[in-house]
Amino acid sequence: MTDPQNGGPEVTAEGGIVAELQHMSVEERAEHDAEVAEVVAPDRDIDVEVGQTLLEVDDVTMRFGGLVALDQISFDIRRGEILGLIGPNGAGKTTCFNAMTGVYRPTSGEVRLEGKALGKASRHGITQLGIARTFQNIRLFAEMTALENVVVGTDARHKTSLLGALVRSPRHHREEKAAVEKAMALLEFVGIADRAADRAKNLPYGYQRRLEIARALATEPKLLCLDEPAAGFNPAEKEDLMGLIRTIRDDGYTVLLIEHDMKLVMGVTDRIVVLEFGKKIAEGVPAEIRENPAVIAAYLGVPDDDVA
Ligand SMILES: Nc1ncnc2c1ncn2[C@@H]1O[C@H](COP(=O)(O)OP(=O)(O)OP(=O)(O)O)[C@@H](O)[C@H]1O
Repeated sequence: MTDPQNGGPEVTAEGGIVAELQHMSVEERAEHDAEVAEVVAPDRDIDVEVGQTLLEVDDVTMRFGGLVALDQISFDIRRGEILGLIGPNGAGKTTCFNAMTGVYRPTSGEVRLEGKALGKASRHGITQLGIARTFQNIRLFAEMTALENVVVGTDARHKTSLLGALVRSPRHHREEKAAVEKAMALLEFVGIADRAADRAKNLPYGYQRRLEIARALATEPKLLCLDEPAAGFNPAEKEDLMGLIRTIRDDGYTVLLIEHDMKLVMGVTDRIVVLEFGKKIAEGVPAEIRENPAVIAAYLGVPDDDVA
């Protein structure tokens, strides 16, 4: 099944591409996945040195009036890893995320991406620099289709001027076409291409979560930040999502994952930073964190569902 327009697989909301994938051999599927990755992020430099420091949180303090939500927090995120940021409710995880993504400016301290301080960059500016995020509470354009939601995400990488867009210059036209192709490839990558034409509000909850991830990936981020992406999922859905997050990492992205389901975090992350009452109480590989007495104490009294 081939789309005569672009020579690629036919992309239909009726699941044409899904049916086609089911009939591919392992080799064909690998080749196809490589092509999808190329469409998804043609400009992404995947020859980065895995393990280099990508982002530094350096002595960050965040106060809200008298409350110290983050108290002199420092940690690094390395290229190509999945870093888990965990801690009991109210530990400061979301505040840390917000300080890294331009929602809050730290009261003191600094966040640096590739050595450059984020400083006063706006949220949009931070997306342009290469940090994308999803939210604990899903924030999609409810009336737009899944495909449109992802096309919007690609805007961060468009080069056409406003005037070019208004007069619909050839460059704008080309970018628009490329954006739709890329968005479709991303929907496929996260496993929801069969519902591309459905409005976001009509998608099942699990699809909405994946759609948020596709939209974040559309900005071609150097760092993808996921805020409790498995919230509200049953165990099987959580397992599926962790598989997707691993695939994203294997595809060359760096991922920061906030999650308070310990089991989930242990199974998917390369390293973990643990917060409690705004302080960093531990940092290490999952096996170390699991045995860490301060972490065990911090999680005492947390419902079994979150710890088991
Ligand atoms: N905008 C704000 N104004 C005042 N206090 C805030 C604000 N945002 C967060 N806080 C407080 O900062 C502390 C850390 O909250 P935060 O949401 O970062 O924790 P969390 O680890 O993400 O928790 P959860 O797992 O429940 O989402 C809490 O005491 C919270 O009430």
